[in-house]
Amino acid sequence: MANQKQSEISIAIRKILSLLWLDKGDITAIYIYSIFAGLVSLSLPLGIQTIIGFVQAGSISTSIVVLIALVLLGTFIAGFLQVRQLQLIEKIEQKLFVRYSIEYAERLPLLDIQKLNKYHLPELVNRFFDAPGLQKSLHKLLVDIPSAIIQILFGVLLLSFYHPLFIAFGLILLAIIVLILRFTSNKGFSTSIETSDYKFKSASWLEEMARGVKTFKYARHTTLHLKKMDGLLSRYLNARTSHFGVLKFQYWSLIVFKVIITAAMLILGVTLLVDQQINIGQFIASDIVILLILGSVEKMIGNMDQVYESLTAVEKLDKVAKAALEVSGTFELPAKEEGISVEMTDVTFGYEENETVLNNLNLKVEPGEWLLIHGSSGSGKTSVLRLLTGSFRKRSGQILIDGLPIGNYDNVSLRKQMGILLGKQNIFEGSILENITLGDNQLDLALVKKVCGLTGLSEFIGKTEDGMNTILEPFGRQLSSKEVHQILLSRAILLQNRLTLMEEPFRYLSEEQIEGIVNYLKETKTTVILASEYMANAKWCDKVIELKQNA
Ligand SMILES: Nc1ncnc2c1ncn2[C@@H]1O[C@H](COP(=O)(O)OP(=O)(O)OP(=O)(O)O)[C@@H](O)[C@H]1O
Repeated sequence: MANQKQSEISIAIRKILSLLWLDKGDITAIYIYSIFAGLVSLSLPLGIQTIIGFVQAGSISTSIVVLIALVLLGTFIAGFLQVRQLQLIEKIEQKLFVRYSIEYAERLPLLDIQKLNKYHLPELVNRFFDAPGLQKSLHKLLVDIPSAIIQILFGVLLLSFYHPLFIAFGLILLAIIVLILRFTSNKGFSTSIETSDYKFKSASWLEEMARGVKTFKYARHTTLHLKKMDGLLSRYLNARTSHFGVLKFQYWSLIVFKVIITAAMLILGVTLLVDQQINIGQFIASDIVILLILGSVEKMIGNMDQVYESLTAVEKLDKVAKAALEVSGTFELPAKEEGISVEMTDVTFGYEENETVLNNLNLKVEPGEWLLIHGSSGSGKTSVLRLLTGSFRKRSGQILIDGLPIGNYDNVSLRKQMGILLGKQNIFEGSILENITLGDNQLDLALVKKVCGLTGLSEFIGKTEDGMNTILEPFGRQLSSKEVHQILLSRAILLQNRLTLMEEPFRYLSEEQIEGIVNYLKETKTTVILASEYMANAKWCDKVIELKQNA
């Protein structure tokens, strides 16, 4: 278990390092600035030591003025270097946000939905909100902690010049820091992950409530929403308290450590001073350096929560950024003005390991033919259509498209030749035109209008003020079910497709409208696979297959 936790944290560290590696140029510059800032900040104790030396020797002269000016210049340069660091960090933060945004946008449509079937994608995407958190802790991660480490190293190095005994101080200091981190980091990381898990679960429940707000509004006397929230909150608070326990232990170790080191240094410094092994100037300077070192150690330990947060954030962001993409073949399905043939042989498929939705299914459709898949709700009609989109690959049996296994085709080229209308597709926030054409500006507007006429959507468009440019709300909230269906149907039949997969396409339409659409599709010569509960649709089709529930 300890080893497993160890590997989890080392994997997370590797992930964050490879993320930072992308900005190695900027990060190197930050560290060069850190080294210079660390060196320059030492000008303060060294300058003071020399000034005291001058004062003690009674030689107040212009050289003191020069020295003071040098100390001030050192302080200014250290500040200047810090501003440069800030600029670079800002640049990296911006790039980080852009990188995750693009990665999420690019990957979402390519995700393997069969592997992610158990997840609710909109909820999974909440992990994106860890990107701003990661941005915020970048400063600590890239500047505060490394400069603290550099200051500790330089400080110990400088002290060793005063007396070799200070070298022992340096080594003890490093050993204690390493021990504190070694004994606490695994627990710190696992409790941080657990806290974050419950954070997302709580957010997810709130979203679920918001989605179904009417259910909770109309259900009188229910306290289920609060009970669920309460359960999640108590688990969140337990995880968070246990995480804080780790941080508290680190802070306590720091306090004890500070007391011991301060005592040891004062005793050592005073003894060396009394034995005249160091002078008063060196004594004061060494104390300033020790204070600087202690300050840096404090900064380092105090920022550990940010380290855990960043490691956790990268881990969570990767739930989408590194989620499995669907596998694709390489063969391009050629674009032709004719339908494609589809053949399924002994196809057995289920969403879960031990579940069978389709059992030894066989079907064959020739180019341009129309097939009706008829069956009651739950018999697996949608599942057949889903398999033909190439999205669900884990199944047994063979699916041939134009004589070649479906897995051999490049997914994009395959879907380019398909018109797809599945029941669970949605309207997205955007104009009616965007929802139909999916942003394809090359499309002939006259064709879009013709298709809207066929599906009956033009009637609705005619009533709107902005016509095709009317902005639709998420899920098409302001639309009736019929209007949503008409938009999705227009989207599915708009282009010249070689295969058209449609689930209950003629719902809400008049006989005349159905006839118009059937004739339009027949002209395009597309092969059509139509899934429906209604046998009446058989009259448009050449073949019918019957699906039985759990056949
Ligand atoms: N994403 C999924 N994950 C797990 N099980 C699923 C999923 N989608 C469908 N199922 C299950 O597969 C079976 C077949 O569902 P499918 O949607 O293919 O049937 P259908 O005939 O199209 O039903 P309907 O006409 O109501 O849409 C059902 O028992 C359903 O519970």
